[in-house]
Order: sequence, then C-alpha cells, then structure tokens
Amino acid sequence: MKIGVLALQGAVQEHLHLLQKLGVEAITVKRAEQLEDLDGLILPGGESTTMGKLLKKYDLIESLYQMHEQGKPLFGTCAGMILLAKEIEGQTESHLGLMDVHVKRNAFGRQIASFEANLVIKEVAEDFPAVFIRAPYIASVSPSVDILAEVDGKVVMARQGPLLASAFHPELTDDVRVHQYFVKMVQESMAKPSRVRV
Ligand SMILES: NC(=O)CC[C@H](N)C(=O)O
Repeated sequence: MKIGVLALQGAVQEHLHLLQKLGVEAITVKRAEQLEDLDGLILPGGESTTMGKLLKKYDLIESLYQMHEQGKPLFGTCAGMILLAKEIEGQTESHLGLMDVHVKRNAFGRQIASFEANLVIKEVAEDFPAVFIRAPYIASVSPSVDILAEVDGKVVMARQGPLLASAFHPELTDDVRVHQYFVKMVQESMAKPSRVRV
C-alpha cells in the first residue's frame, strides 16, 4: 500500500510522519504522474484558495478525478476538506467539487480562530484531541454523507464512500487513530474486486 500526501503547500510532514508510524509507505506528491501508483491520498491543511490555484497550475485536477473514479480514497483535512467540497459558502466555484457537503470557511469566528477539542468520532475514538486552526465546518450534507464528528452542533468530520474530510488537523497530535481509520479505508478499497487497476 502506498499513500501520498499532496505537497503543494501546508502541513505535509506531519501527515507523512503519522502514516510512517503506522508502517505505511508514504510519499509527498507534487506531480500528476505520481498520483497514478498511489492507493490513497491526503490533501492537507493550508490555504484552500492558494492550494486550489496550485492544483490548476500543476495540472492535477484530472488525475485526482481519475483516482476518485478508480475508487481510491481521498482524505481532506481543513483546507483539504474545502478542496473536496461541492459547495463553499460565499463562493460561486468549488475546487474539486467531489464531496456532497457545503462548507463554510474560517467558520468558528475570530476569537476562537484556533482551539482544541476532545472529539467523539464515530467508529474512531471517544476522546480524540482535535486541533482546529482557522477551521471550516460543514454547514450541510447530502443524505449519502455519513457524519462522524461534531463540535457544538457543527459537523467537523464526515465520510462519503471513499471520501473522508475533517475540519481539524489530526496530524498535529501523536494520536494515529484518524490516520488508522483512513488506512483502513484504503485497505478496504484495495480489497474490492470492482476497483479498476491500471
Ligand atoms: N488550517 C487550515 O487549513 C485553514 C483553512 C483556511 N482557513 C482556508 O480557508 O483555506
């Protein structure tokens, strides 16, 4: 199994570190050709507008759609979640527009721009130490999206088939459980006979 971390901008090394801690081969990815032999990809936090522009500049969008069509799991954290979303509040265009969620950027207000919360995450943890940094939240989801975690009634983690999204930064702690959940999604997708292999 090989998982990539999109390394255009943002919190990349910490994701690699946690994946390696789980014994997974993990590489940084900048070019479209590198996506081909991956089994899954993490889109890290950073600044979604900048990352969206870089996705276009480096011609990564088509290859990311291809990964998705092949059923390979994608995990967006924070800005990465914004990249995956179909709708972004106040913006007419989405970036990848793959996941049926409507997100709101910088949604927790100025005073609590950054905070930590202990989260109950469905199927993952009762007490996950989640770090939020100028975080978005998911304002609404379509019925095919499974809500995994909430803070003050706001959705902060969700899954839709092979797409996983968190508003927080699970890579900024030593806790591997969220990454372990994603690795399990990748394992399951690899075991599926329907998966198109190239
Ligand atoms: N930590 C983050 O990834 C912040 C996301 C950033 N506020 C954005 O809207 O793109």
